[in-house]
Amino acid sequence: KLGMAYKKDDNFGEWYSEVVVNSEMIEYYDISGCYILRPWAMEIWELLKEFFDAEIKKLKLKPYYFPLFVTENVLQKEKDHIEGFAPEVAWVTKSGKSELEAPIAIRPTSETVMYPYFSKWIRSHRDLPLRCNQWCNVVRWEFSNPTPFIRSREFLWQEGHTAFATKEEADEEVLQILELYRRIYEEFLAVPVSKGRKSEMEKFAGGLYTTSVEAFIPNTGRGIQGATSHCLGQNFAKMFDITFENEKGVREMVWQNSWAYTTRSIGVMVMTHGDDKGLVLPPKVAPIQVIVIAVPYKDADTTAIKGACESTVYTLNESGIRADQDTRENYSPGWKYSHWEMKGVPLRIEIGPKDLANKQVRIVRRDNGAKVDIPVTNLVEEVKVLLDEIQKNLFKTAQEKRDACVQVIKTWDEFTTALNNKRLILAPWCDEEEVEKDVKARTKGELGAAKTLCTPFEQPELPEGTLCFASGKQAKKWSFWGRSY
Ligand SMILES: O=C1CCCN[C@@H]1CCCn1cnc2cc(F)c(F)cc2c1=O
Ligand SMILES: [Mg+2]
Repeated sequence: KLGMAYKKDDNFGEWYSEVVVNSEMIEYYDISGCYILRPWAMEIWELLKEFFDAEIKKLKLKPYYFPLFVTENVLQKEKDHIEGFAPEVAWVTKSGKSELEAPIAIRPTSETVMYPYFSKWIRSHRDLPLRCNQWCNVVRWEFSNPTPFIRSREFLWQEGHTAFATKEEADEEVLQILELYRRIYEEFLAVPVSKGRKSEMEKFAGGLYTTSVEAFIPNTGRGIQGATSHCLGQNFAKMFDITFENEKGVREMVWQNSWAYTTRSIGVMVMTHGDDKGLVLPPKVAPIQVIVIAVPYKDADTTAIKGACESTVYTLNESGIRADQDTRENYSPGWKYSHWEMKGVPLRIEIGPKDLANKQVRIVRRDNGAKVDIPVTNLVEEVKVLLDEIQKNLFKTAQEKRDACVQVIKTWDEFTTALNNKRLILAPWCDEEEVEKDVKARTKGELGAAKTLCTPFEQPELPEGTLCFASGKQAKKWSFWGRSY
């Protein structure tokens, strides 16, 4: 399929669905909210996993795999963490024709699967810290509009679950992991995010506090949670009796964290960088960074051109660049240009008779369309420079666009105007949950209510006497507000 039927700025939802399909990342599936992840998506997931897994191994995380299934009574062990989520839980009730004695839940997250065993494995301070990570799928039978990568009933993630003897150790790890999530978004996906703390209302109810990296989609004016790192305090230790004998022989409860990022991160990247020609991939996560395309000319030496393409691909691969060539005889060069632009490949190399004669190649950038002729002798160096420039350019452009959407407001009228202008709102807030609830109630509508996205760690100056935009009380902090996914 060539060319896009929808334009990003005219019909974002349709544009997005078309991009993920035409770029061969996603195939729609006959169960609503479920999608097939094709190689072009899975290879990106694997590149992110390669980075993150190596980094958490440096933090001494150990790989585990826990069962997909959890019994009803264990899942419901922690009342207030589960009650709001009950409608999302998928249950197995039969095997073959016979009913199961008791329904079994499919994991929506693994606290209740893991923690009875943490209780068994942790006896002494010598068993701490316990650091467990698993890469798996989870199922949440959501009903709000399903969107590939962004909101699906099954998705892939990693979930880290750790236990420490002291709160200080837990607090430190929460931020170490959050920094890794920032790096995934900003250094690999070229997506700017804000690190911050969730409000009491938006945090994980079973935990002590929640931190997150928040992204923003200018086209829809919606914030989106990129990844989350919770300190659970001792809440789950109390519930699941996870205690240890400290050095003085005194029994204490452990301090726990849990943290995750998901395949949603790929969708955020698509939304951020895609354009009306299709996907635009940051080189760091491009499964193919350079695609080489022969431009045969009627009586030119096609064998020599093919040879030049082969050696170009070989030379680039030898230097650690992910290069490939499109040798399909049944497609024209022009068709191939559009196809690989649709797939978002950062660089295209064209080799025709003129290039051969001049011992050069023509390189075309996907991000800005720039064309440049490079001597074959400088090939690897020039390609590396270009890939690095594209990575930086994509991030800078996305950051400027996101920053242009930020609107600082002081009053309710300014807030509602900014909300209707699809802004990312930065507002002084009294940090009272009642007020947060009130804002939600006052902004309800078919586009969804406004909510707090996070209280950024980087706090602008809050002059004495600044009032909360919603309650008029003394403001305590600046928070990001907006509609969200
Ligand atoms: O967000 C994370 C990081 C990785 C481990 N889990 C935490 C908290 C998950 C919060 N959460 C999120 N969604 C849920 C959906 C459910 F159907 C359900 F039964 C439970 C939950 C639920 O606990
Ligand atoms: Mg949810």
